[in-house]
Amino acid sequence: MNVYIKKSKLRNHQKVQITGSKSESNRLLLLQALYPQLQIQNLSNSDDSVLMQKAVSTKDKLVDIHHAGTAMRFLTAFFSIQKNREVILTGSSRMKERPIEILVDALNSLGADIRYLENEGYPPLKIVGRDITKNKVTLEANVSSQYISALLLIASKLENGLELTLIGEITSMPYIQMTLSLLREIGIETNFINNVVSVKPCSSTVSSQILTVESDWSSASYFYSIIALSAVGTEIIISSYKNESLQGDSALVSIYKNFGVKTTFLDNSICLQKVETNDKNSLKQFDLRDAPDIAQTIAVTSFGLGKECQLTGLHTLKIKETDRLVALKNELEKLGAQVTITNDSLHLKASDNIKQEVSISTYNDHRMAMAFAPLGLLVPIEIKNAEVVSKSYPDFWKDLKRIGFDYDTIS
Ligand SMILES: O=C(O)C1=C[C@@H](OP(=O)(O)O)[C@@H](O)[C@H](O)C1
Ligand SMILES: C=C(OP(=O)(O)O)C(=O)O
Repeated sequence: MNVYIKKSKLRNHQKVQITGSKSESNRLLLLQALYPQLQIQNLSNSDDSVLMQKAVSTKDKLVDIHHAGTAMRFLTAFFSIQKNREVILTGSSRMKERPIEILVDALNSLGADIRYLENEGYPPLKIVGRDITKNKVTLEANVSSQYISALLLIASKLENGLELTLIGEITSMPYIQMTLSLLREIGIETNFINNVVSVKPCSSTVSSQILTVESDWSSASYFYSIIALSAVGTEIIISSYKNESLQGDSALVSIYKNFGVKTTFLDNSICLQKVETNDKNSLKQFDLRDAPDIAQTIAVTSFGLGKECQLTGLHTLKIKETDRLVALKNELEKLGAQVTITNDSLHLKASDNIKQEVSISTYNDHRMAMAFAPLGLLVPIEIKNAEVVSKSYPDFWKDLKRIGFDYDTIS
């Protein structure tokens, strides 16, 4: 399905309800599988969370998690401690290109039994569940924080807990903090001192409790972009958000001040309002090592506003749903932008012109579709394979229509 967005105008004062954070949901689903007395509210309706939920409850031998990277990494750890069970864990063709060696090496060195079925270092995996009694491992922390979160999530179920020594510069740190915060919230003891993270064993039970997932800040980014590209005075309310978030992507609040978006925290929602900015300096510079998932949104917002932008800390982007650096460069250039990329950065020159009626390829990447859609406020634009959004935000197109986007779907 392609979506052809006619030049649209936002209806003012609309409200949008976004479901729970995919990252928090996937962590809590794993913890709930380990501690069934936990109950979860405002779970994400994303494909990735639906797949995660099925995977932790299935008795099947073959588990296919499609494009869900977080689920792939978390489930590798989860199945490695399911005693007397053998699982083949696989995913989409892109998943078979997303590295997992650091996690597999760490688990195997602790005593797990995980083998590669195709290419060394990549899914699919054959996992034979076992008791793990060793509790110390060192691993590289500069490739993906998901490996670290995966280990931390099962750690309390290991006989002797776990002590991870992290080497190299830690990437996507807020996601590790999110994992530790959720563990602490359910009563598990954790420590993070210098580069050593540890979790105490808690094999029996945690108290029964209801955990409410905050809505997804990465999904909120597309509304930040929409407001940034709208006229002064335009506002939208999105729920359910709180000031003290576990999600690193809540950095949007400060980042988008630079684009004239003011955030006001209401009871359980946020009001985004476009305000006048007095910035003479067009260059926008952000280090996104802590918030890689909002890089595409920010690059497209800068382009839409005709601002020069320099994004750094993007070294993880090339191993996500697609090589997001290359995808961004290709598609922004189709629209007339001038973009330079390195292994970990993107530079966009300021430009006044946006080409009309361009067809944007999405590379099986939900965030490509959602990041480019807000440009429909400025020019007619087509988003190819628009159904990809369901990986994290199945209601995205429906919500856009509600707030005033005018589009046709072409199957
Ligand atoms: O732990 C998580 O929930 C995630 C961690 C990040 O991955 P990396 O640590 O690989 O950057 C992020 O990009 C991903 O969307 C979700
Ligand atoms: C990178 C992402 O997800 P994952 O790694 O879980 O596939 C994402 O949602 O942007």
